[in-house]
Amino acid sequence: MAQYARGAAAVAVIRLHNPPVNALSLTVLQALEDGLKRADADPSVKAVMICGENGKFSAGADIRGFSSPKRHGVPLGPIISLIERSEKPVVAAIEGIALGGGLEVALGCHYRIAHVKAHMGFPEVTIGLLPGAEGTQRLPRLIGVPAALDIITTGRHIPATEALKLGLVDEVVEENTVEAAIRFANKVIGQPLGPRRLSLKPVPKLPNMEAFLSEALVKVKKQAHGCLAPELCFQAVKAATEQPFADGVRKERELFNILLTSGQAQALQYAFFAEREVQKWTTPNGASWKSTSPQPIRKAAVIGLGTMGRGIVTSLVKANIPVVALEQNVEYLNMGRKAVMLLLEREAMKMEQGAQTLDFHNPARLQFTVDFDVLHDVDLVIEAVFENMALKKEIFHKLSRICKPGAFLCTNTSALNIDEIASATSRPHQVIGTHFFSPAHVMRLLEIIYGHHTSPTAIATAVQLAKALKKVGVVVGNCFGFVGNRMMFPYVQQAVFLVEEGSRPEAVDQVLEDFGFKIGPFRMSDLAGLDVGWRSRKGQGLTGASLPPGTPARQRHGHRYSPLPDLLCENSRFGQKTGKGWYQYEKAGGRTAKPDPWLHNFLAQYRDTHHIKTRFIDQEEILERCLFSLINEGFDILAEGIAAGPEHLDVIYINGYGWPKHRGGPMFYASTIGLPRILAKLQKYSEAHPDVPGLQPSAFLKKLVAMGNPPLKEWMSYQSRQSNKL
Ligand SMILES: CCCCCCCC/C=C\C=C\CC(=O)SCCNC(=O)CCNC(=O)[C@H](O)C(C)(C)COP(=O)(O)OP(=O)(O)OC[C@H]1O[C@@H](n2cnc3c(N)ncnc32)[C@H](O)[C@@H]1OP(=O)(O)O
Repeated sequence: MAQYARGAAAVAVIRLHNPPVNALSLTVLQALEDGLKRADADPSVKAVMICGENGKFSAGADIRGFSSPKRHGVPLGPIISLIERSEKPVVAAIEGIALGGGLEVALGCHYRIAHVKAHMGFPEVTIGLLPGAEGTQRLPRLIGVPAALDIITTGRHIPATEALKLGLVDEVVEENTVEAAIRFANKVIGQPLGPRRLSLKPVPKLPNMEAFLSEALVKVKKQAHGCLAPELCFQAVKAATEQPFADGVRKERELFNILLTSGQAQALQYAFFAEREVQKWTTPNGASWKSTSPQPIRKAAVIGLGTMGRGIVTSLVKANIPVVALEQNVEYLNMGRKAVMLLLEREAMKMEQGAQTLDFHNPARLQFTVDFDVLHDVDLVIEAVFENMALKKEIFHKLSRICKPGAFLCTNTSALNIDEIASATSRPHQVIGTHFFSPAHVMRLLEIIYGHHTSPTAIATAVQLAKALKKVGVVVGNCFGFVGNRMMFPYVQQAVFLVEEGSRPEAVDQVLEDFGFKIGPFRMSDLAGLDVGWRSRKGQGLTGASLPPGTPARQRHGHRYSPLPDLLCENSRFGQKTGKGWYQYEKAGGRTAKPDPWLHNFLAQYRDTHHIKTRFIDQEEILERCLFSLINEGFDILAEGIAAGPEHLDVIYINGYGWPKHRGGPMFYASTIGLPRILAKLQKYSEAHPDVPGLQPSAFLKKLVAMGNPPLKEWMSYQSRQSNKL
């Protein structure tokens, strides 16, 4: 709803009220319209002020309404016109946030006053839409085409200070925004409103508008990775430069409707709510976010200053958490310190552009040491040494002796058993896995892994830490590879098998990049380093000296195995770092992947050696074998209770593995394809490759199909808990 009241003197106050973010539901919109009409009809009212309850203007349209069966189009535009046409000045008092439809309401007002800490933006593009209530037509008229295009096509939130510079708001105040807006409204009573009505203003001209727009379109398309909304946002703003306001609005509506009914908008809105859903963590034994409070983290430590440790330290400093960074010797410490300082300097520069500062030269905020005893007073330690169980256990044993009793001990691992690491300590309930993704100061995902003994408080504290680091923390159970990497194994395995059978790395990557992945599996392996997997396979006895003599080259434990990645490593092809891997690069450390004739020859010889008849593999088979095997593993993970729901898997894949967000995550994608089709395809491929367990349909998938392909929201009600795979 919206509350109507009288402010000081002749100003009517309309307060949007719909906790927690004053989303514009139909009820709110109706109340807003009623308030405007009431103010208009009351001769004693000379001006109107619109604000939001609880220090927030509005987060825009109620997103749930877009997927409601009773969707009623876009009723906001006419209300905004009503505001703008008012003969009494209307002032917006923007506190907290004015996003989407909320900002469109503010743009309909004749004046905008913002609190210095407020943020504004058009995030519609991030949920597959465009500002559909005339925002694409008003914003360019107010702040010009380049700034409007940037805000509308990226969805970024801009701070009030930037909004003031752009001319988006008229005044920024440090306190009492609502009172300041009422005072302002009193001052402007009687002033002409024509120049304040944005729909009547021309779009500011650019000397080279056409050239500017063509360049902007190229940039928008490049960043969209197959997502439709950015380009349609662009088209709507372009319409503002070419057509009168009313025609531009018609175009905006037409484009909005295309997006609204697109599968992409549904996927992106699902992803929005999935991200919020996973914050409400639960575990199979009944622990949950509702009944558990996190412990405060006043000081943290990071052990190991390799690539991961450096990123983690940077993240902690950015989150204003004092950090002790520890290395095993002075040489490594100095190297790590130099690298961390470089990262922090870069981050500080970025933050300065947004008028923020980063304090990292103060030893009370960031301390480097080789002395474990310095960790005696930290609240939480993140161990980030390389993936070696013996080394990790040794460190955890030491930590449990040195750290204060309440300290939480986190391990940054991508696959190792949390319970085994915890067994080296005297406090397994305070041990938890925190799987960061590289580069750790950039990637949003934090996989949080609870072990058998991990306490709910440790989970809540890790979730809180993720929030403080501005990451999405997803709580999952303990199994080899956890969720993300476990689903990745069959995907990468299929990619390699496809290359064995006749495809090429660049062909497989192309299909998956066309699907929307930021990077295909082979480019990804080259980036991560082929030696990482090689070391792990040697550790598992799948290759190297511990492989029993006489083991068939392409078989392990009775299942199909491809030695191709091992052979590349034996040829010192570790990927980008050595300048050669599945591709060739301009130099060691180079980034531009080029197909490599050496590799093509090598593959031909390999197939000859192993009597593999090269065959043509079409795009459909590449896509289905890679994606459906990944999804299939996802169903096993759900069946085992490793993740509380499909949303968890989707949030992990979108934020940690470059899955295209406009496809909603692998499990959402599966629901749009239809589970019966996925099952049928897996059955077909597993018949053709009976020695590949990853293609054998999951029992849980079969069950869901037998239950009539229920919607994703209902899947977990069919899950009966099985034991995990550790
Ligand atoms: C029937 C037809 C529909 C009605 C028609 C209306 C008219 C349409 C005309 C114009 C179209 C305009 C397009 C839009 O305005 S689309 C919406 C654009 N806005 C957004 O995308 C903002 C999304 N929200 C956020 O970015 C954040 O939530 C933020 C507001 C910044 C707050 O962040 P934070 O403090 O971290 O809190 P949470 O994200 O956890 O949010 C708290 C809870 O509020 C729910 N929420 C947030 N925004 C919306 C929203 N716009 N609609 C519905 N619900 C929203 C969020 O899910 C959290 O809920 P819960 O606690 O249950 O998890």
